This record gives sequence, C-alpha cells and structure tokens, in this order.
Amino acid sequence: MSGAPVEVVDLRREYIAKGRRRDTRRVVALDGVSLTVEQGTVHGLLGPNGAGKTTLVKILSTILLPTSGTATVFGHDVSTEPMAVRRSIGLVLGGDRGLYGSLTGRRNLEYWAALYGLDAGQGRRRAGELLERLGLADRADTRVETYSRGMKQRLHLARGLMGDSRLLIFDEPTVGMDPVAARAFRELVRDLLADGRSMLLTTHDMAEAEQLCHQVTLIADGAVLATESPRTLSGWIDAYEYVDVDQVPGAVVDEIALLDGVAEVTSRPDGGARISTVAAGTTAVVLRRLLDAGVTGIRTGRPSLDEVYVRLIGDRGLEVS
Ligand SMILES: Nc1ncnc2c1ncn2[C@@H]1O[C@H](COP(=O)(O)OP(=O)(O)OP(=O)(O)O)[C@@H](O)[C@H]1O
Repeated sequence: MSGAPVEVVDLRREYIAKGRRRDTRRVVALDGVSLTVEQGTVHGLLGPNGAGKTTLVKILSTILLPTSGTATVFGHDVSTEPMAVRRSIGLVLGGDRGLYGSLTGRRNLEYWAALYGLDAGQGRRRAGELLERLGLADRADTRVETYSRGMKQRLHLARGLMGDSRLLIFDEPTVGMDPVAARAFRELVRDLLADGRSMLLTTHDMAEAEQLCHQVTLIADGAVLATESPRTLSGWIDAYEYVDVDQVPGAVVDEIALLDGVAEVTSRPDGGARISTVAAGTTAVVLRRLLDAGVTGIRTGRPSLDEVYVRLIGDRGLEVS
C-alpha cells in the first residue's frame, strides 16, 4: 500500500491523570491535529514543553493509541496495522531510554540489528558502518554507561538507522550534542534525504528547524497553529521584541500603548514597564518616544520562543483549549 510518509487527520489523544486523592483528571494532549509529511522531505514539529510533540511521536511509532482520528504511515494505519508501520519507521528517542549501559556501543547496535531481522553478518557490517559514520568508531568497544550525553545521542541515531527505514522519526535529535556533533547530524540528514528518506523531527529550536526542515508545524497546547516553511515562521517570530524601562510616567505609557505595532504594555509595581512590540520597526518608534520623554534605563530584547507562541496564539485569534 502506498501513501504519504505520514498522514494525520483530526487526531485526538487524552490521558487520564491521577490526582493526589485518587481523583482523576482528563488531560487533552492532542486536540484535532492534522498534518502531512511529504515524501522526501524533513518535517519539523516545533512547540513549547507540553505541546503534545512526544505524544504525536509515540502514536506514529505505535507506542500509544489515539483516542480518535487517524494516523497513517505510508498508508498503514497505526491502530490497525502496527506491524507494517513499525517496519517502515526508524525511531530515534533521546536520553538514556532504550540503551543498554553495561553493553558496548557495538553490542547495542548488533542487538538491535537482530531485532530488525538482520542476520549476524549483516548486523556486524551495518553496526560497523554506522559507528564509523557517526564518529563513534574509537569508542565502539567501551561500555555505553561511560558515554557522554552527545555520544549516547549519536548511538540513538545509529539505532534508528539500523533498519534502513523509509521514514525516520527523531525526538529532539540534537539535545546534548556539541556544535560539531550537531553539524554532523545536519550533514547526515542531508545524506538521508539524498537517499530518498523522509523525516519527522521534534524540536524546541527555531534555528535548527530553519536549517533542517522543508515544512514546520507549530504546535501548542495540543493544537496546530500553522504549518509553514521555516522561513515564514521565523519571520513571524523575529517580529516580536520588547523594551524594558526602569521608570516611566503613566501618561507616556498610555500614549505608547496606542501606537500601531505595540502588542501589550505591562506596568510593574516599582514604576517600570515592559512594552511588547510585534511589527518590524515599532521598537525604534517606541525608543524615540521614550528618549523624547526623557526616560532612561532602557533595555531591548527578544521574548523566548515560548512567550512568542503565546502571542502568536492570541494575535492570530487561534482558539487553543
Ligand atoms: N502519561 C501521561 N499522563 C498524563 N498526562 C500526560 C502523560 N504524558 C503526557 N501528558 C500530558 O500531555 C501533554 C502533552 O505532553 P507531551 O509530552 O506530548 O508534550 P511535548 O510537546 O512532547 O513536551 P516536551 O517538549 O516537554 O517533551 C502535557 O500536558 C503532558 O503533561
């Protein structure tokens, strides 16, 4: 059966969370998510902590079932054809999950090769190639518990590539990597693309998404805000700035709050304020007004990505429950 590498339609996933006094609470981790990963592309899932990224990855890798909606991998439904889905994907999780610390890197890979159905000779060959490819050859025969975080991350990558899968799913692939390893990862992604593979990766990092992805789905509170090219998204994000002032007269604040491109002014009890701007060029106008009014103690900056998400949700009138 053929189909896009990933097709998700109106996907919902709820968790029943247990409270302290045996009461239960329903947590909606995904709420009507739809997205498509096109053949031969890298698709990013970008969102703050708790957005639902890992839940989506787990559903696509058949670790979790959806509450409702559908998800298919190359046309195979994750709920009804999990074995076919598993054969098509290579999953790369981060951290210590799934690594055997008391075994060497090479033994870990050979073990997974057997799970992927490779015979011993093929497994040894493939493990050797991947250890070389990922810069782990000189530590291949030492125990994984002695590896740094970045080395473990590279071993995870090797594991995901053991099965020769057409779709690779990476959960926060470069967390813990040093810049050299992160660059090697980007090169690896390019090689995999040239090889005709498709990829889905989760990240908190807009710069990484920009360098790697063809399309990025911005997700917050379990809902899709937008699927765009990374260039468009970073344009939206770059438009957000803020100006912090130590002391500012109320009349000046009121005037600035009415300017086009000023999203919000929050006054602090100590007489200071944060002026949040959203349109390119607005910060310069705000600074001029402040200087004209004789205000000193001014600092400008950019909000964190998480703060930008909150603003994007508000500014674009998106209802996220
Ligand atoms: N097993 C669980 N039981 C209850 N709630 C859960 C469970 N797993 C996740 N959640 C909740 O579901 C929501 C989505 O979590 P998820 O881990 O998918 O987000 P995420 O985007 O991957 O976040 P992070 O970047 O922190 O990993 C969060 O509110 C989280 O607290």
